[in-house]
Parts: sequence; structure tokens; C-alpha cells
Amino acid sequence: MGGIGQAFVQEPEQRPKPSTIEVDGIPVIDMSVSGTGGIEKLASEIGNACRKWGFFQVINHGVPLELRQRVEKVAKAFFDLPIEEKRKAKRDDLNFTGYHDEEHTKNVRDWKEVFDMLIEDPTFLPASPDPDDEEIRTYSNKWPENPPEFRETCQEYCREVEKLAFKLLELISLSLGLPANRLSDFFKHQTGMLRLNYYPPCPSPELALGVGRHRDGGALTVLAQDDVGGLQIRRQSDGEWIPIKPIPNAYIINIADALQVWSNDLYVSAEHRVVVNSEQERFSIPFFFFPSHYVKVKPLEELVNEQNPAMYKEYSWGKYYINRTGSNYKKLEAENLQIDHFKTPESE
Ligand SMILES: O=C(O)CCC(=O)C(=O)O
Ligand SMILES: [Fe+2]
Repeated sequence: MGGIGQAFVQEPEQRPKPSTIEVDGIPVIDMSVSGTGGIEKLASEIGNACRKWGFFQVINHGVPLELRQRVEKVAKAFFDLPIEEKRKAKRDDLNFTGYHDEEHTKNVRDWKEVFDMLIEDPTFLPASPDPDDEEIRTYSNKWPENPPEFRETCQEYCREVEKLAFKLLELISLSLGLPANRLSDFFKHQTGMLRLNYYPPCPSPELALGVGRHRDGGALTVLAQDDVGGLQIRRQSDGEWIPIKPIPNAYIINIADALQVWSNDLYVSAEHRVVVNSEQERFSIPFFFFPSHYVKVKPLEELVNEQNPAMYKEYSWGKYYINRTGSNYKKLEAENLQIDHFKTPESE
């Protein structure tokens, strides 16, 4: 199979096609605000992007460039280590943080290695997906010994990107016509994580994917990608896969499932995937912003009325997350839990 294992081979309809389309990409939004009405204008640009694409890029976002460069450097230094060294910080059955090189998306293995860390240490999550099980488990980060500055750099970076995530959450609330802090309380004990993604060159990029098509399960993702490119999103209008052009120092922001539900389908959690190439390695760093485990996710009351009935039934974020985490990393017979499973009859 062209030098890659069978586990990595995508079904023919999922394989990437050489792209010839030249398209206008997702909106690029300048977050520096000036003058009266600046915030409203910014919120409205964000709202439009969330409705049309569920994706946008931001510039002048406030995360120091020097810090981003430092985190990129420790990520590269870590993934350059020998595999035995990386596996010392490996994910295990009790703790899903750390290094992992066997992730599956939709049951096909992804051509990548990852390192996951929790933003809050410790993080509290349900012990099991069983709705009757009230036990809460405490998770802590696993850190590699090398490079020595790994832990401190990643922690510092998490704090800065978290500020940006809260700022975006406020702008998104405003864009929905709600008070800026409407969504903030859902994140008092946020359960999110920072992931370092490493996509090695792939001998058969036409057969495999770095990450198979998926939607992000949390609320919001703040992604740093390097200059190689490979991320593609599925356009709402025609289902075409659109490449997201790397813009130096920008962040890619995407609406994830909980925001689609809170907005009662006004905003979209768009499907995306990553294609790989045979020449260059690629790095990306998503910050996944997730609510507190006890948050019950459902369409916001202010957005529901007789003309706009609730499109989703309520679900517990913690139970949903644990259900998906338990299934995400293994090859399964069935598709893992998706928000579509909570659609109401009114939404049909
Ligand atoms: O590497 C990327 O550009 C995106 C990765 C991604 O979609 C994810 O980790 O959820
Ligand atoms: Fe993603």
C-alpha cells in the first residue's frame, strides 16, 4: 500500500484529490479595535464568519509572537526525540494526557503524532460515561523530561491563548445579541486541552490523511498552524474541501459543537481534515476550549422561541466528552457520539 500500513488507508471517497480550485478562503479578521463602534463592528464580522463558515483567522490577537515561536521550538524538539524517549510520556488507560501516535478518526489511523496537555491542572471529569455514575475523577498532566523548558513554555503559552479564547467567547456572545459575559460562566472549571500535532512526511499522501474529517467536539478551537499548509474545511454551500492558507502569526478560530448547540444552529461547527505531503513535516497547535464538566449544553433560551424551536436536547458536557474520549483513540465498530444524536424532532 505505497509504503504505509493498511490502518492508514482511507476509503476511496475520503482520499484527498489534488486540488486545482483557487478560492477565496475564510475571512481574516483584525482584532485590534479603535474608535466608537469598534467592538460592535468586530463582533458583527465574527458573527458573519461563524454563520457562513464556522471558521475564520484572526490577526492582532494579542498572543506574543515570541512565545508562540518558543512553543513551536519545544514542540519540534520533543517530536525530534527518539520514539522510546517520547513513549516515556505516553498516554495510558488511566490518563489520556501525554504522547500518542495511534489516534484514529472515523476508524482510520491518522498520519500524525500528538502530545496533549490539560489547560487546568488538575482537571475534573466524570469517571465514566454512564449517566447514573456520579463519580468525578481528577486528571493531571504528564510531562516529558526533554526538552527541559517544555513544561514551563507550554504552561505560559496556555495562559496567553486562554485569554484570547475568553475574548473570542465575549465577542461571539455579543455577535449573538447577548451580553458579553453570557457564555463565560460555562468555563469556570474548563476542561480544555492544548495539543501539539506533528505530521511527518508521508510516502503516500494520496491514500492517507493527517486527521480524517471531523468536527471539534468542544466550544471553540484556537489553532496555530505553521507555513506548510494542509488544513482543509468543508464548505457549507457545496461540500467542497477548501484549503486554509497559512498566514504567518495568525490564529485559525473555529466554532465547535457546543457553540453550534448554544447558538441553536445559527453558527456552524464545520467539518475539517488535514492532508499530508511527501516532502515536508508539519506542526500545528490547537487549543481546545471546553466547558466545565457539569455544564448542561442546550440551545440558549434567548435564542429559542416559537418560530425557532430548540434544535437539540440538553446533554452533559462531561459525559459527552468522556464518551468521545473513550472511543476516539481506538478503532471502533460504530461511529462515536456526535451532537446529531441530540437533535430534537422539531429540527427534522
Ligand atoms: O492540524 C491542523 O491544522 C488541525 C488539526 C485538527 O483539526 C485537530 O487536531 O482537531
Ligand atoms: Fe479539528
